[in-house]
Amino acid sequence: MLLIGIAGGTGCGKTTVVNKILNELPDGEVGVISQDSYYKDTTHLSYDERVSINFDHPRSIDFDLLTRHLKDLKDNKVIEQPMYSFVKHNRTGDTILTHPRKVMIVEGILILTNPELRDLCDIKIYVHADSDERLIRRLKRDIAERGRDLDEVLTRYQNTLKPMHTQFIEPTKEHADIIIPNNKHNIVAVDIIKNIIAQKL
Ligand SMILES: Nc1ncnc2c1ncn2[C@@H]1O[C@H](COP(=O)(O)OP(=O)(O)O)[C@@H](O)[C@H]1O
Ligand SMILES: Nc1ccn([C@@H]2O[C@H](COP(=O)(O)O)[C@@H](O)[C@H]2O)c(=O)n1
Repeated sequence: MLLIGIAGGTGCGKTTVVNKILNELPDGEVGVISQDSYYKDTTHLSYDERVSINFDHPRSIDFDLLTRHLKDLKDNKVIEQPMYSFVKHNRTGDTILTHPRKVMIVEGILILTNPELRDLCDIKIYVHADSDERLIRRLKRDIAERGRDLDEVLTRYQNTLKPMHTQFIEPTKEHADIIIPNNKHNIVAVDIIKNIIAQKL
């Protein structure tokens, strides 16, 4: 199995890049694991306590479960990937049966912060977009798709997202094999990754 890790700050376009890669490859050949599915289970907390979690700090992620699942997939085992709700700020309780594929992509803001996870990745990619561009995209997306309003996004941006990005996420660029500039849609970079995957398939 070829494991590709795709990191980069919120709104840089990780999910969009992954979808573009998937769209043009044969159905079912490439699997995706989202770091968001591995936010720690917070069922024991009240809704108000969950809202105040710092979701941009590495400790918010259940890296033990994530790395265990990636190792299982590498060992050709099926896993039950948790499902996550950005509206409830918690796992939904449902899981998606995820089968091992010749190529698996794991994507998320913090995946290159974890040394064990980095070592599991055969190719490490960092998607870069400027912070103003990312904030604009995040505002539009979170209001349209994640049940947020202007005040929620800006408050989270100032209080946790921006400082965590500077402290934990941006520095992981140095671990990347490939950095994709993504202020604009980068068709050439997506084509290069698609070709690497097509060779493996
Ligand atoms: N290169 C790009 N140019 C303009 N908008 C983009 C670009 N890449 C992604 N977007 C948009 O920005 C928003 C966030 O992108 P997304 O792929 O969800 O980012 P991430 O997964 O890194 O948080 C989405 O609404 C997406 O359509
Ligand atoms: N309940 C949550 C959990 C996470 N977030 C934010 O999601 C961002 C990571 O996801 P991307 O798709 O944008 O990479 C991260 O910046 C968290 O702040 C959230 O708002 N609510």
